[in-house]
Amino acid sequence: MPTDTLVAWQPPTIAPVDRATETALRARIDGKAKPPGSLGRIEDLAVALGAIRHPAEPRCDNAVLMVFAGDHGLTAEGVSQYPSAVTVAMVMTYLAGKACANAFAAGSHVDVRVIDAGVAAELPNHPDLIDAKVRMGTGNAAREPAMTPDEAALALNRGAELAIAEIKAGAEIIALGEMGIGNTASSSLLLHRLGPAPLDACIGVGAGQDAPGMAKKRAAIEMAAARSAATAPFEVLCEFGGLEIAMMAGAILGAASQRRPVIVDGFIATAAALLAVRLAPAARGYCVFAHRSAERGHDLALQALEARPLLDLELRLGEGTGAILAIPLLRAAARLMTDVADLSDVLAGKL
Ligand SMILES: O=C(O)c1ccc[n+]([C@@H]2O[C@H](COP(=O)([O-])O)[C@@H](O)[C@H]2O)c1
Ligand SMILES: Cc1cc2nc[nH]c2cc1C
Repeated sequence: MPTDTLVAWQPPTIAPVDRATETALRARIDGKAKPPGSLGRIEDLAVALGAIRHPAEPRCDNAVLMVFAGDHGLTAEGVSQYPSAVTVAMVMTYLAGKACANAFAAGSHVDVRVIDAGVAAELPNHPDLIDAKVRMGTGNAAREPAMTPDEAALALNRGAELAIAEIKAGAEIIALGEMGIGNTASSSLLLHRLGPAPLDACIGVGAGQDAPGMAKKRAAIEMAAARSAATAPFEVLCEFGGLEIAMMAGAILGAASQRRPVIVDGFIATAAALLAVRLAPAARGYCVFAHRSAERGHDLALQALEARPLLDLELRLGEGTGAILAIPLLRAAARLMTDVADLSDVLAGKL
């Protein structure tokens, strides 16, 4: 890989979350009309959101789900139970408003954006589809790099630009989702190198691989790992992909640069968060982890990020479904800070 490109790509400037404000935020929450600590982890979430936005008040009413879609050359090795064609078919389903992500989003008043990061098909023009395609799917990482350094930089930058544009248009919180047949294999390789974590412990059934399929998936992932010894985060992305993962990592960096929280979904979104945090450690403070996925390896990814997820519902769908389910919790935490009276006023009969 040409080192000049490595030097050329830089993450956006991210201010570390101001931990010094946390004591004051905790005291403010302790003074609310409730016994101190009685809202448990919602109080921790309120402190985290308050610190992210300080001195502004935390607000999470305007939420946007960004679903990044991309294909993976690794599918040629049989890593997934499903063919790549399911990626484009699901993109069309999001655009028709008929996927699980749409249903959950509608229930929680969350806007959905669908982003073509690298689907291996020409997509029709559609008012709700953002064309950010870098290429028609990644290279087969078992045999060649998933993408060039220029493609990786483009995907990261486009993800950041898209998240920043959403924030400038009024989004107070960004939820991340993805769709990409084969992307759990790519995520396993990212986790293995960036966690780091033992390769076998990073591999799971994905969208539902059977036993013979798991043997193919393991062999392909081992082949990819043997092909490249990369451990530097940008190089690991180039070697193992994917485009939607790169764009999600970019979106995290972009939102963090605007001091806005990002809700991270399951295994693949967490691999993207790991990539973002290894590229720019200050991004970690802006990530809220929605749920513990049933996918093997997700716990290791969460541990690598010292993250405790909000929910544990045995989900393993992706497409941002877990992130959407966590949004009411973030909204409640933000409103605890902004809408709840002080106990001192209650006891003084001021209400
Ligand atoms: O979010 C998760 O934890 C998750 C776990 C397993 C599978 N998925 C979804 O399933 C697809 C990837 O599975 P696979 O087996 O094709 O690698 C991709 O579209 C993901 O959104 C998602
Ligand atoms: C049907 C289907 C829907 C999905 N949504 C996210 N990943 C998916 C994988 C499959 C296979």
